[in-house]
Amino acid sequence: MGTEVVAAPAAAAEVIPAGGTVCHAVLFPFMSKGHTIPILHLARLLLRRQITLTIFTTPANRPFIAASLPAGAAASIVELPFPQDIPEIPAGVESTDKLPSVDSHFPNFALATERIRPDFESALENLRPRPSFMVSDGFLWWTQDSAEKFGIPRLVFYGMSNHSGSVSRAVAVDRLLFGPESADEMISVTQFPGVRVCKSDFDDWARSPDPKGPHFDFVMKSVVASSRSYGSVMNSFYEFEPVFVDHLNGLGTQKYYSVGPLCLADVDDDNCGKEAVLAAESKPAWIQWLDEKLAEGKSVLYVAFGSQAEISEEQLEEIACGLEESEVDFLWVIRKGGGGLEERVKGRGMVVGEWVDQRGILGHACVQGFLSHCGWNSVMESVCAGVPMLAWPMMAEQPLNARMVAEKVKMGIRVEGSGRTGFVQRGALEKAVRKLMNGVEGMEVRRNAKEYAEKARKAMEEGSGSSWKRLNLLIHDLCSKAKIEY
Ligand SMILES: O=c1ccn([C@@H]2O[C@H](COP(=O)(O)OP(=O)(O)O[C@H]3O[C@H](CO)[C@@H](O)[C@H](O)[C@H]3O)[C@@H](O)[C@H]2O)c(=O)[nH]1
Repeated sequence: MGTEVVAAPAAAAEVIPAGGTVCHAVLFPFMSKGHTIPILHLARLLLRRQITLTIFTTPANRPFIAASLPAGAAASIVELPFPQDIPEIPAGVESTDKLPSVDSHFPNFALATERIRPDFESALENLRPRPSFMVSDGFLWWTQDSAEKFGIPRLVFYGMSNHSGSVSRAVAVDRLLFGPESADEMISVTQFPGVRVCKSDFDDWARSPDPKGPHFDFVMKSVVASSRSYGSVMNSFYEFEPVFVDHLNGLGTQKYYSVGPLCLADVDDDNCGKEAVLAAESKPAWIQWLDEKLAEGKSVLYVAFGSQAEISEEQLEEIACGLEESEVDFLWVIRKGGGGLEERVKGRGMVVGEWVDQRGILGHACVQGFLSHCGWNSVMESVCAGVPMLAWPMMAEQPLNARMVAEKVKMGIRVEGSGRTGFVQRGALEKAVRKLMNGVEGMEVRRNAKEYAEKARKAMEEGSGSSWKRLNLLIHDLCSKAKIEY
């Protein structure tokens, strides 16, 4: 276990609550990029409010976290050893994007994190000033036991929407998934008039009347621990999903704080989310390529499926053909596979196999569409950039996010045939791309995306924004609590 002090906490003008102690928050992100990135954005917001932070992580994840914090931040990073000898997980893998297969290995990986608990608790015990509250990922369910042991209020962070949380809960409580025979039959969600889902929107364990297995065990541990927590932090904003924000708060069980879009936390510090003003020679090749497209007066479709999607070689080939046949210029970020595609699509498209600054790309003036798996961060980042989406969900809660994007807020178009188990034909992709980039429907969803971008900006506005006020409330609620009884 090691502590790296990024900057002495005392360097900040500290928040001194009524009780006279410094407001000190503990953050513990899950070891997955899609979960860590938004918590680091939350860290920026808390630092700006003069909250002292201690961020827990594991050795291989520390560099990413350290690099994401603003220079001179009043934050300490504490490294805890990652468990060794996890069945089927290669040594040295400490992040889900490095797993050979997220589908097969996720439960073992996630369940093993409980072995971090003893080290976490020794560190918590010695932490000074005493933490006022903890924000830990919902997937680190065992941190609830640690929080209870030390009387620290815990806020859960899943990084998902109020919509997916509300709808998943409603279909489970009302047992809506056990009626239909077919996976694609539409089901009305009785608690939310107008909302319809189908069985294939949900994971296998949720569709079984008698679920079992490691994935289900893991989900149950997370859900039960979350139900005992003080509340939840949501990466969303009221104006985007008011019905669902009100629903969760109306349950009266916990407090839900929608304090996002968290990606906007970067804007003031380092110009992220806007087109970066960089000298040409320091720009990555793909930004230079976008600049060229802009100069030629072209619009570009950005294609990316998050940090962990698994796509078969056959499907990658079909995507390449669909994109080529659409005759639209595209920038495609691929995580795994796709050998030889760079050469194939040269001219019209660019394929990148590296980690990119996604928010920078979405903020580039020539990017006019985003073909996405609808991970919630990608949805929020697209909203903030005012870029409409082509929704192609693949796993987890992404099918629900795709419904939100295409059916509820209407800032995107669903790719026909896409889904948890679907295979998208090149013709369906070509049609969807043309619709978004050149069609009337595309104009409509583009207009909606731009309206939501403005609402998102307003939600985060200092003093008046709904998310700004909600974060104030969170700090007010938790920085004045000396200790809570669980
Ligand atoms: O080269 C890259 C690739 C990704 N990203 C960023 O990585 C994050 C990816 O997050 P997301 O779009 O949510 O995708 P996943 O990584 O797939 O997210 C997981 O976590 C999300 C939040 O819980 C869930 O909504 C998803 O279903 C789940 O797959 C985003 O901030 C991207 O901007 C980059 O900056 N550069």
